[in-house]
Amino acid sequence: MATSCPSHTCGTDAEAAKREEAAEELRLKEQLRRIQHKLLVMSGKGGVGKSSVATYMAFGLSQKGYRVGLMDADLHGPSIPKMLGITGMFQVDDQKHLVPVQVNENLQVVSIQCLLEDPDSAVIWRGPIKHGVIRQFVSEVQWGNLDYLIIDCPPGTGDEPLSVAQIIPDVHAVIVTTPQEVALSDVRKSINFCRKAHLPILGLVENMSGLVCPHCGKSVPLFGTEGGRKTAERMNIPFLGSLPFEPRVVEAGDAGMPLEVGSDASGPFLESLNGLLSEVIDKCSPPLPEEKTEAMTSDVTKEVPRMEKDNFKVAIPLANGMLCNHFGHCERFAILTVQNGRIESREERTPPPHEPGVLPRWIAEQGVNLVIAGGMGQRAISLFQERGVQVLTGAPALDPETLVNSYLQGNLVTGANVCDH
Ligand SMILES: Nc1ncnc2c1ncn2[C@@H]1O[C@H](COP(=O)(O)OP(=O)(O)OP(=O)(O)O)[C@@H](O)[C@H]1O
Repeated sequence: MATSCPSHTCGTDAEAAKREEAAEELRLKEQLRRIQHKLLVMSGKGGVGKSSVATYMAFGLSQKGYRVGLMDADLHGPSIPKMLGITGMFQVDDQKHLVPVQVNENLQVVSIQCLLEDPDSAVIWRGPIKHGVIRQFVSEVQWGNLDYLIIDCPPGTGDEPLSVAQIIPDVHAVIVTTPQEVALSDVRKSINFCRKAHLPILGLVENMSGLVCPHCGKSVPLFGTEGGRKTAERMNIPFLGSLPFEPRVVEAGDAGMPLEVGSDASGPFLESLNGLLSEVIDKCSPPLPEEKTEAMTSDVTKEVPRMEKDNFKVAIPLANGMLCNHFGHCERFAILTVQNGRIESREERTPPPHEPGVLPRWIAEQGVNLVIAGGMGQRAISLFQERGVQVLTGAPALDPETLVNSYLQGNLVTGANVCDH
């Protein structure tokens, strides 16, 4: 058995680190595969009610029967635990995974606040640490299967929304604003941020759009009218709806007891919230608005076809012991023999020099039935198909055993074929 080098200078440790990184990548993809819709709630400006909107979206969807996770990614100013009346610390399970706080049967919450021994202590972290924490909030938390993961980010276009966009390739943004021009100018920045970060926008929510007078029922435009809707039209993004200012929302937030969203929901805020939730559910029903670029879609996971027999051979192109993304230019191939649904043996073979059409023929001659690859040109795929060899593209750059075992267990997650030929 290989032992770790105490000097940390030889390849053993580097390889172990690489394997750990690859396993972590696989864990992240597997977690994301189990979450259907991921929504990042953001705002250009502070205090517009972004955390309230995130909380009510999550709480409301959970009350409608959806399985919802709410992730508080506002690491410096987490307010979700307060709004939901969550106190105390998180539990950790035997596998050292964080167990989210269960708010009701369908709603689970994760916030940095629940990791702080002193609730008033300040978190002083720079970007890379925050990126790591957000990544762990996705991959190391026992979310289980979710219909929606709602992520609350701090205001502005800083590290946190960028990290979320990088870690969760199929996340969609919900942008919250109030109707006055000073908030709307920041919203335009948020929209442009999303476009630059290739983060598709589900739509815009206008919060505190007016105060409904409890005496005469007329709406008093606290911050002007219709600014959100007009901005959405001008910037060509969907408008999801507006939520009025209602003093009960402040009281409920301070008391940690959100207003109940149900079919008998009463009051201007809850009535508008119901409309907003319907719009969100509608927009999330497949397919989500396609604003994605090629680069984004390359990370979208897809169904993996299964082999019909228990005994077969798998070929994987290699570079430095891991799957090589460029099929035609790999150094070697790992060929693994599967018998009775288990890896029986593994060998490595050097292919003949690269020439068009040579590799598919050579691989088929090795008795291979399945190729697991990153990117591959369409011509090579066709040549394999002609020889009865199945091809699976878009697999992650992991070691062959991890890939084949994941394939056998039915949890290999693949993205798009990223070949640029
Ligand atoms: N529609 C509403 N009606 C009444 N009060 C509201 C409404 N939306 C938000 N609030 C209140 O406004 C205050 C600020 O809201 P919230 O904390 O959600 O804003 P935020 O944009 O997340 O702030 P931050 O910039 O600190 O992250 C809270 O007291 C909240 O209860």
